[in-house]
Amino acid sequence: MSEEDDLESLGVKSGAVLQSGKTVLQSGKTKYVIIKLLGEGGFGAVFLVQDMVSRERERPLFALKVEKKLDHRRHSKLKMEIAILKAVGTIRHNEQQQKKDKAERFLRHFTEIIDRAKKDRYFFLVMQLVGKSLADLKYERRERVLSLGTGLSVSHQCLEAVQCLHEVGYLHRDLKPANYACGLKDKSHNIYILDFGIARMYKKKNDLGLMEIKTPRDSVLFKGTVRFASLACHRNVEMGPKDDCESWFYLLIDLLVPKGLPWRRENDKIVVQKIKETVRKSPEMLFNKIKCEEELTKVFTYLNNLEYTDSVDYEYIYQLLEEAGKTCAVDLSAPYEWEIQTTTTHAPISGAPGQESIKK
Ligand SMILES: Nc1ncnc2c1ncn2[C@@H]1O[C@H](COP(=O)(O)OP(=O)(O)OP(=O)(O)O)[C@@H](O)[C@H]1O
Repeated sequence: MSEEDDLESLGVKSGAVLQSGKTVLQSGKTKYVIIKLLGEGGFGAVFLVQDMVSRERERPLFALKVEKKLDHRRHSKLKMEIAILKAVGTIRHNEQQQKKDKAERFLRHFTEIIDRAKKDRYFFLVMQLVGKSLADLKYERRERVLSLGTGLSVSHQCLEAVQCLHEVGYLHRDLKPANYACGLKDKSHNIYILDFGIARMYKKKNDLGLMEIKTPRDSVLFKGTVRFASLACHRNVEMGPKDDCESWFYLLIDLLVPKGLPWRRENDKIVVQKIKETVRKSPEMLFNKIKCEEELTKVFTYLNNLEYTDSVDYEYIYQLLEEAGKTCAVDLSAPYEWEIQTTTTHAPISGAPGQESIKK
């Protein structure tokens, strides 16, 4: 039975009306009517919903993520999602006056929490609706890759989102094109990071009240998606910020290089690990003669030399992406391919062949 069938038995299905707990943006309780399913994953489903109580002429559309309560589930994925979006939201509001740039970065890459509620048998989170995922946008293209200009600029935004997440003390641990999406309407140039279901807090406050990186565990289970997982993840070693960046780098190759990642046809974790190890010694295998190979090799080499506790020099990587843009003679500030084409009115059901996450 799929997660959707399961939720259907709880009354969470198209046409159903769900009542909120307390609203964040407005006072009073709100009702949401479910319009359709947007996607489902390992632990729940995401629906397109409409606010039924709003007095606005055009009642706003949102995304509603539901998770069923299960006694044997140790960690609620939705709780983690809410914790992260709340942490990010705090920075967004606190920094607004003092550091506008920083606040804007957080605004640009994270969906806003609209509402949340706990019911007897499920929880839900209502959030800002975004558009197509990068996996879908890439899949729609003839060559199954983004243009160099769009791809490099989008990758820059994807890394900025990860940087924000690291700044609030969390690792994502499942970065892939399906977990990023473009915004809607006037936000179509923004790239949003989604799905914090297997995120982990990697920093905590010490006795002096200062944030410090947690002591690594001796061994960890594989979590994430085989195609995009870092080598440390394959080796069951504790992951740090550099591992999210390694996954981000595989995402960049997946978005940009026509033949894709060398291990794209493999599903076996061990086989994929072996190819990833080979690629570390021969990075040229990744690039398929792309023009900005030199700049991308520098990024890859830099990331491969980082350790668990190292901070990532994001500015260095952004600078190399800029140089890559110059080498490829593309304008990284130009509108994206989908901004030039017709505008999406709401998010589609995911169509690109996915890579399943391992979340248990
Ligand atoms: N805010 C949003 N607006 C529009 N679509 C969204 C939003 N959040 C998630 N989606 C879509 O819903 C689908 C499932 O989302 P998500 O990956 O967050 O859930 P999940 O249950 O954890 O999935 P998985 O287990 O596959 O990673 C995806 O297709 C995603 O693009």
